This record gives sequence, C-alpha cells and structure tokens, in this order.
Amino acid sequence: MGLLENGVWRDKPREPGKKGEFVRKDAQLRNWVGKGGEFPPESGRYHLYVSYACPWAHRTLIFRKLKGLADHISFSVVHPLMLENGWELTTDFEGATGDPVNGFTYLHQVYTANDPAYTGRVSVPVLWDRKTGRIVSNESAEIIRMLNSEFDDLTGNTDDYYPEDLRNEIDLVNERVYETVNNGVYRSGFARTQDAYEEAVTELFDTMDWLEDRLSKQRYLAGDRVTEADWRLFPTMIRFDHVYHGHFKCNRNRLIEFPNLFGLTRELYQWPGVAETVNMEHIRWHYYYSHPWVNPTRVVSIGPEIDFGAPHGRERLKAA
Ligand SMILES: N[C@@H](CCC(=O)N[C@@H](CS)C(=O)NCC(=O)O)C(=O)O
Repeated sequence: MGLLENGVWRDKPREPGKKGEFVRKDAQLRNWVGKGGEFPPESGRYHLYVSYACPWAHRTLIFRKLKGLADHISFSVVHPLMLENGWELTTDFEGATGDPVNGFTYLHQVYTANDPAYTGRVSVPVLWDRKTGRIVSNESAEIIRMLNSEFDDLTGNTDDYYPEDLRNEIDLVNERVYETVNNGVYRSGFARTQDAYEEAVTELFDTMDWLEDRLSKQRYLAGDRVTEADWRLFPTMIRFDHVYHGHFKCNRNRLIEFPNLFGLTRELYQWPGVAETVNMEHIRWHYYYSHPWVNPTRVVSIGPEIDFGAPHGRERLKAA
C-alpha cells in the first residue's frame, strides 16, 4: 500500500481520520469521453486497467459487457495482491494479464505516464486513452456513465441504465448505498476504533434492511427495470459473504439471510455476460492478503460455498 508523491512512489500506510475512521478521498482524474471533446468515442482507442478484486473496477467491467463494448474497449487485470509496490501488472496469478498496452510493471507507471509529477493514490479502475497517452478518468461512477451513453452510436446498443424518468430514484438509492454499503464495508473493515467500526457497521445493516424491504415489493432497486443502482450494489453483494463478512467484520448477518437481496444478487449474477466478470480467487486473495494491519497472518479464508447460479425466484415480481 502506498501512493505517489510528486511522481515518486512511496510505500506508506493510509492515514485514518481523527476518530479512527476510514477516510476515502475523491478521485482526481475526471475527464469525459464525448463527441467533439478531447476524448471522442472511438473503437479500439480506450483501455481499462482493472482489478477483479476491486468492487469499483468491477462496475466498469460489467458496463463494458452490458453495453456491448467488448470489441471496442480492451482491459488489463492487475495481480490480486496489492503490496509494497501497490497494484502490479505481473502475471504470476491466473487471470492477471500484465500490460500489453504500455508494457508497465506497476500501475503507478500508468499514473506517471499521464502526469510525471502526480501526487495521490494509485487506484483502479483507470480509463486509459491510447491515442493521447493520457488517463481519461479514475472515477468508476463516471466511467460507467460514459460507457452507458457515449459509445451508443458505435455499438448500436441504446440500453439505458440511467434513464431520465428514474434518475431521482436512482440518485436517491445510489447516495445511501455508496456511503453506507459500497464504502460502508470499507468503513467497517478499516475502522481503527470500536466507535468508528460500530457506527459504520450499524449503518451498513440498516441500509441492507431498507434494501431488503424495498426488494420484497419491487423487482429492482429503482422500480421494475434494472438500472445503474442495481449494478452499483451488485459488486458489494457478490463479495459480501466471502470477504466482507469475515475479513471486514460485517457480520451481523450474511447476505444469504436476506432472501430478496440474495435473490437480486443471483439474478444479476445470471445476467448475460456478468458471471465472467466475477473472479472469487482474486477477491479472496486480494482482501485477506493485502491488508496485514487487518489480517497479519495473511492466511486466506476458504470462503463459504454459495451457488449464485441457483434459481433466483425474482420472476414473482413484475419486470417492465
Ligand atoms: N473512487 C474510486 C475508488 C477506487 C478505489 O478505491 N480502488 C481501490 C481498489 S478497490 C484501489 O485501487 N485502492 C488503491 C489505493 O487507494 O491505494 C472509484 O470508484 O473509482
């Protein structure tokens, strides 16, 4: 774990907040792909750097599939262990691809290729532009919005996961899910004090109760259509019982004890193209091995056996 300071990699622990809470800083590289702009939509031009372990990167892999972008946007998968050099583009783990685009060994080299004096965290996902040799964005929430709409003319795929008429509802769900679930599991697992942990883990399960109730009455989080809100929740749910329940102490309940949330997770897992974006080996090894201040023995849990391919039963609720 570390960061870049004026373009130099420093192996340093993350600083907690004053109350021992986990503090997540905003992503810094926030350009957009768009027609007529600096980064126009073009086939074969953009490349994603992702980790199969990372829930934020996972969203981008899902949108690449949903939007028929597999032939237009390539991707590299980092090694699951994030150690003193940060994310590495080495290949000695099944599924890690290395870096066929730039030939770099470390992800921090992608950041310094974009800006030799960069200061900040070196995170996945990264949307890279081959043509200018620059990073378009390192913010997953914005990358999935670009994939949702900016390449439609290229692919002919006009499926919309952020439709006008549901935006208020999607925004409302996203805001609570981001803070208390997507980031809530990190706030629980990386808390350095009892109070910070209890606050985060209580909010997390309050929201899971709220989502469970919602999903007992409607098929998806924003109504009768699958939207961005569902896809933003999914990467956290699929990891829940394998790593967040044990390693991050999110253990009031397991996901499988919430019939509707677990049902939605299975339905989304079974969506065409989605199962192949889930790599539980990268997930388990990354979390248990890469945070020695949480798990100093680095022993990786065997994980529960859960059949996400089992019938989901969500047909009982109406879909559009
Ligand atoms: N806001 C970013 C967060 C991405 C993020 O935190 N990624 C983690 C992996 S799950 C990472 O690369 N962390 C490395 C670090 O912060 O040093 C996004 O959603 O894209």
